[in-house]
Amino acid sequence: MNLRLKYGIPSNSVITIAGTVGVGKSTMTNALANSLGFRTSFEKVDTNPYLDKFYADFNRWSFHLQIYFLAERFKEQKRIFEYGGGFIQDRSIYEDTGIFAKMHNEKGTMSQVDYETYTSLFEAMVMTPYFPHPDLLIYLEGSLDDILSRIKERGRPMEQQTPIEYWEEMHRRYENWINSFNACPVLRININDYDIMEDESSIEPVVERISHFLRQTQLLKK
Ligand SMILES: Nc1ncnc2c1ncn2[C@@H]1O[C@H](COP(=O)(O)OP(=O)(O)O)[C@@H](O)[C@H]1O
Ligand SMILES: Nc1ncnc2c1ncn2[C@H]1C[C@H](O)[C@@H](COP(=O)(O)O)O1
Repeated sequence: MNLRLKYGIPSNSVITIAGTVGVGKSTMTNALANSLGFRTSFEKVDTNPYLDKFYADFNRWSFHLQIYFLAERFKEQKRIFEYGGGFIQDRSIYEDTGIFAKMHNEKGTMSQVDYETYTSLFEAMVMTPYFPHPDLLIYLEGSLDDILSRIKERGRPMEQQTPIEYWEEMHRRYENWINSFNACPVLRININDYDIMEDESSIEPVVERISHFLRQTQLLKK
C-alpha cells in the first residue's frame, strides 16, 4: 500500500536522511522511498574515484574528496529540483561541511587553506536563498557499539581498516552537530525504534511520525 496517500504526505516533499557512517541511512532511504512511492538520491560509493585513496591517505586526498562530494551532491540537488521533489535523499549536503571537512581540518588532515577554499565554495553554492533546503531532515541516531557492529557487518574493506577512534570521533561530532543544526526541520529517530530488516511493516510508524511532523512544520509556516 502507498503510505504517502494514507498519511497525506505531499508528493513534492524532499526528505533527507542524515547520520553517521553505518547507522542505516541507505537502508532507510530505500524503505521510505518504497513505501511512499518516492525517487531516491544515493551517494555512489562504488564509483567514487577518491574514496579508497582517501581512506589510505587522509592528508593527500581529503580536499579532492570533499570537492568531489560537493559536486555530486549539488548535481543531485539539481535533479531533485528538476523533478519537482518527491525524493528521499541518502545523506544531506550539510554533513559534508559540518562533519567531515571540519573534522579533517581540526584533526590536521585537511590544511587550513584547503578548508577555507572548500568552505567558501560550499557557502557560495549552498548557504544562499536560492538553494532549496529539504522539507525535513531525518536524523538516525544509535549507540556507538551498534554502529560499529553495522560497519563491521557491511564489511567495506576501507572502513574495516580505519581505526575505531575515527568512528568514535565522528559519532561524538554528529551529536554536537545535530544539536545546533537549523537549516531545515529535524526529526530524530533512534535505530532501536524500528527494524525494517526483520519486519518491513515497522516502516509504517516512521511514516506516521513523518506525516505528523510535516503537518506541524507546515502549520508553523502559515
Ligand atoms: N534497521 C536495521 N537493522 C539491522 N541492521 C541494519 C538496519 N539498517 C541497516 N542495517 C545494516 O547496517 C549496515 C549499514 O547500513 P547502511 O544503510 O548501509 O548505512 P549507511 O547508509 O548509514 O552507511 C548494513 O549492513 C545494513 O544491512
Ligand atoms: N564528505 C565526506 N567526507 C569524507 N568521507 C565521506 C563524506 N561523505 C561520505 N563519506 C564516506 C563515509 C563512508 O565511508 C562512505 C559512504 O558513507 P555512508 O555513511 O556509508 O553512506 O563515504
